[in-house]
Amino acid sequence: MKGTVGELGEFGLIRELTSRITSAPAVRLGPGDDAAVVAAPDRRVVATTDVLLEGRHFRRDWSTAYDVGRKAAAQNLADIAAMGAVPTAVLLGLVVPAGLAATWPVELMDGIRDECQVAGAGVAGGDVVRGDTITVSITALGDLRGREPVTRSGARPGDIVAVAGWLGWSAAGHAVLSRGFRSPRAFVEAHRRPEPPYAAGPLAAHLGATAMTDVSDGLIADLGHIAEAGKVRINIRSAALDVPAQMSDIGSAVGVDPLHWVLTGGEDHAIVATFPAGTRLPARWRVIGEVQTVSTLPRVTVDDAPWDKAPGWDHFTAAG
Ligand SMILES: Nc1ncnc2c1ncn2[C@@H]1O[C@H](COP(=O)(O)OP(=O)(O)O)[C@@H](O)[C@H]1O
Ligand SMILES: Cc1ncc(C[n+]2csc(CCOP(=O)(O)OP(=O)(O)O)c2C)c(N)n1
Ligand SMILES: [Mg+2]
Ligand SMILES: [Mg+2]
Ligand SMILES: [Mg+2]
Repeated sequence: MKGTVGELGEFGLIRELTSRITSAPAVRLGPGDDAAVVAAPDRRVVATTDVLLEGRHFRRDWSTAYDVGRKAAAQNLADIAAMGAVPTAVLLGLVVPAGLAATWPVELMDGIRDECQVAGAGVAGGDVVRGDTITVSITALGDLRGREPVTRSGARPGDIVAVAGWLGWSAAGHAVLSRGFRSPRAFVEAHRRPEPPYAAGPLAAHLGATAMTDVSDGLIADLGHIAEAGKVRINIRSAALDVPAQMSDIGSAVGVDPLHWVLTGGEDHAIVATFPAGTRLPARWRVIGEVQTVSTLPRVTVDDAPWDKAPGWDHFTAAG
């Protein structure tokens, strides 16, 4: 496809975007009308939204438009899974400059469509607006299939803490890219295209998870929300965390303790949950700690000691 977004015009762009999407079971009426119609068999709708901004969430010299689409969808779909729900549909709000090559939003849409397909959802609609900074705003919907949502607030002292998915990979990839490198590829790819374990969310709900969240900001930060909401304390056992040898190699090369990436790196969208002690968990879940009663210690400890560095990403602090 030749030309810019400006040359296509608003409705030309919408036509190009919507021609790329494929059908999905829950999307009964998709793009083309004033609103979409999405099936909600449970009669309750799970809804979430996350905004991604060029320069803050992605860089065009680090990630292709397709990668950004996969990541923007994944970030939202993971939030649906982290409630114990099954993703059904997403809506895309897109801000782009007129001079942007038209291939960029079109490839972004291909990425969103493909990530949605992985999670079983479809694109139901969206909006396009001209603006100076590329902004990708996604709203995702999901269905609880008759189960209660797993909130952040149900953790009880004695529960175990377990994680499914990757931790620290995206942060290690980000460290590599920030220093101008493009390899090791596995970590750079993990940063460009996270792979949330979507099915682990509803499965955890089925297995009786007491609290759950996805790790978007960092394990310590996100477990902090669970500890706060449940009025409990959480201890992470660092020996239980997986620090791959190649991650250690990157750490040595750039002078960072790789455990730091595993404990505080976000954007892998692993799913972390608490379960009653004795719950039998499938192999993809790794037990990494336990829930305790509040004491004078901080909400989240690592090996029973306070963590005095930043717990993860915060958009309004120096780390962010
Ligand atoms: N601008 C906002 N208006 C209303 N609710 C918000 C806003 N920003 C964040 N929230 C809510 O605060 C909670 C925490 O947000 P956030 O940290 O972004 O969650 P997540 O990491 O799962 O995306 C969510 O329930 C979210 O809906
Ligand atoms: C160019 C660039 N700089 C820094 C980062 C790192 N980063 C950006 S946002 C973020 C945390 C997750 O994003 P947020 O908007 O907080 O999503 P949410 O927690 O709401 O899901 C991280 C680790 C990045 N991905 N790209
Ligand atoms: Mg958010
Ligand atoms: Mg979340
Ligand atoms: Mg965040």
